[in-house]
Amino acid sequence: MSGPRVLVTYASRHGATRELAEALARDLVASDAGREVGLYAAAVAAESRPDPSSWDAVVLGSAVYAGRWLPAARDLATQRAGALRRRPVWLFSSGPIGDPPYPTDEAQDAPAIAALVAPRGHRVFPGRLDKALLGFAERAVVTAMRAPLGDFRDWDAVRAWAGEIAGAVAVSSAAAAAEPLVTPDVS
Ligand SMILES: Cc1cc2nc3c(=O)[nH]c(=O)nc-3n(C[C@H](O)[C@H](O)[C@H](O)COP(=O)(O)O)c2cc1C
Repeated sequence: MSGPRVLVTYASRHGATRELAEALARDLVASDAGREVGLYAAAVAAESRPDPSSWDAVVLGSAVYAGRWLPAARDLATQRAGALRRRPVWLFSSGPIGDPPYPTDEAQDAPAIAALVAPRGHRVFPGRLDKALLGFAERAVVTAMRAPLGDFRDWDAVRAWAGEIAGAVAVSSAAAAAEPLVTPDVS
């Protein structure tokens, strides 16, 4: 029998969040719980509008710009809220930069997205700010704000979180032997 399937879907402007999502997918599969249950995971851009209904669990994340999630991740949460609510969902934001990470506020739209999809958790991961990747306007903002440049992503924290999620998905999938993991879609 095949193991649970976990979709890691993300919105990224300059690649840092895409790489976090790819690491999450790899770490979910490689985790102890993931290997035990034969978990399958894939990182898919939210822009390509993946269908959450084809997956047992979903991790949805976005880079944060000017205090908000990117439209592709917001739209996926809004348009597929019903399907997301019926399966285990986790959210992550990739934003704060510097050491200690700044800003400390979570994305303005995170509470509304959480209210829509009822996630089991929301993690904020430090991101990356590489001036060479930014457009002209972004570079001006970053310079004006004297934002710290660099790659602040914490791969150990990503791996640890993937292990937690894989453990929870494994528990849900064991329970699904008696009861479906996903609440049936109603037409
Ligand atoms: C113009 C600009 C505005 C930003 N605004 C925020 C913000 O409001 N809050 C935040 O946490 N991070 C902010 N960031 C940091 C990015 O979210 C961070 O660098 C992220 O890792 C980028 O992800 P991406 O490469 O996937 O687009 C901003 C970055 C830029 C360049």
